[in-house]
Amino acid sequence: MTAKKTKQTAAKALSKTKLTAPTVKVALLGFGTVGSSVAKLLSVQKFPGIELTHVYNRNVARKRESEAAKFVPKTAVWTEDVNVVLNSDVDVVIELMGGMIPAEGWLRKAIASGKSVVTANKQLIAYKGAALAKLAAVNGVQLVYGAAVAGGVPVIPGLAQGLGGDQITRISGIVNGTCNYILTRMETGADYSTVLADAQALGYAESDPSADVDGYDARAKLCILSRIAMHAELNPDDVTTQSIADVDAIDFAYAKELNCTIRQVSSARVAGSLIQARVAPMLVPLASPMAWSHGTQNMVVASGRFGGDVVFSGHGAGGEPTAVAVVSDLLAVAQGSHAVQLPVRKRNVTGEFMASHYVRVVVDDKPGIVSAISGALAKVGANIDSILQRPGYPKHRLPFVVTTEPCLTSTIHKALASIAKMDCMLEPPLCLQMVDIEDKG
Ligand SMILES: NC(=O)C1=CN([C@@H]2O[C@H](COP(=O)(O)OP(=O)(O)OC[C@H]3O[C@@H](n4cnc5c(N)ncnc54)[C@H](OP(=O)(O)O)[C@@H]3O)[C@@H](O)[C@H]2O)C=CC1
Ligand SMILES: N[C@@H](CC=O)C(=O)O
Repeated sequence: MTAKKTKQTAAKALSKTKLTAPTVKVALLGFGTVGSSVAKLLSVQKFPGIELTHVYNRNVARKRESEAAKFVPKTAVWTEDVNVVLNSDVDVVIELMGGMIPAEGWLRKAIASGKSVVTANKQLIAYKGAALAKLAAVNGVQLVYGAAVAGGVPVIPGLAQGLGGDQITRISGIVNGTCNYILTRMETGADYSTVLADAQALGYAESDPSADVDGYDARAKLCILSRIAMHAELNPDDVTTQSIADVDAIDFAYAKELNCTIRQVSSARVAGSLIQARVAPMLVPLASPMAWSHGTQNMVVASGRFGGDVVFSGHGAGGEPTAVAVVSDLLAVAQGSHAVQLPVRKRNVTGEFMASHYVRVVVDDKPGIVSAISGALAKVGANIDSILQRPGYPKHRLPFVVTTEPCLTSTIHKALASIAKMDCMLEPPLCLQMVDIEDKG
């Protein structure tokens, strides 16, 4: 499309919003944790010129009878036929169902029929955001997704509008509220499965919580942030992830001895023509702001070449915090404001980091184990920094820890492969990257 045509299309979209649609009609696709909270915020705050006209959900009768239904205007249409929404005169479709299918197809139809889209769907935006944004531009409508990263923390508009003038070289931090909730409760002795169940009941977790604990949710968010902040389009499947499910209570005890705690850290940084990116539970120093993020709090540090570090922090999950981001996007669309867009290019990803590592093994104790482990590390050129062994564990199931001086991820993995094969090992060794306080991951 020519620049002139783009300008005309944008002007048309703006005039449509401002002149021919004094009331912006809004449809919700999905009336779950976030969808019902959006209805609540719209009902409680009564923003002028915004009208919720449609609510779509499968088996909609259940939703209509729910407590949250009282926030939906009496005049609104409840439907379980999405075409009622897609063929209606709504101006903005808010998608809060999640998942790739059928969301992608329905949003394409909505955009093609001239409706702007607000979504919190990180998987969809991580994988298809660039294509959907192109489609929205061609159709002269908007696609906004401020709630897709860090829930109620305005990191997406902050990076796009607030830091668009800098050259961001690194993004790192905590972007999954469920994992942070689980890890910070484990820190004070709670059990993994109990806290995961609590996170689900409180509406923080994804419908399949393995998306949270195995790192796929954070990976999608990291890719979205990389696109906006570093103008780097990454394939989410290329970003390595490590589950938090293997972190045990004993790891918090050992981490504490090292003046650290454990957080799921997401990190992406420019490394020449590549982007170094990874999502994993890591040891973070107690003095790091990441260690101070508790519960569903998220924290993102953007490091700029000209402006230095900027920190975004707040609640990254939960119905109401997320609904704040959705409603803020809706208001921006309704008022015709446009996000800063800069050219993006595809970048390859590497999972190689130079870092110290924490390796926890559980062994059936016998003489020579420490020497065998140090031998495996020495063979790949990894230097031991410390060995920790807490008293009081049975010798037939003894957990102990070795930490290394900085080495490459691939180097430590080579050593782990041979350590895992030792016949004294009762379970696969757990290896966690250690965040340097100076380095922020
Ligand atoms: N919860 C949170 O803290 C945050 C969530 N998000 C994102 O917001 C979106 C919504 O999340 P959340 O509200 O928590 O999820 P919920 O599961 O609570 O709500 C999703 C709603 O959409 C409905 N739905 C899902 N798929 C379909 C479908 N194919 N057809 C019809 N209805 C469907 C569900 O119906 P049913 O009840 O039958 O399952 C449910 O009512 C997701 O993309 C999520 O990743 C983003 C930031 C934070
Ligand atoms: N499941 C997600 C919800 C918000 O994106 C999380 O826990 O962060």
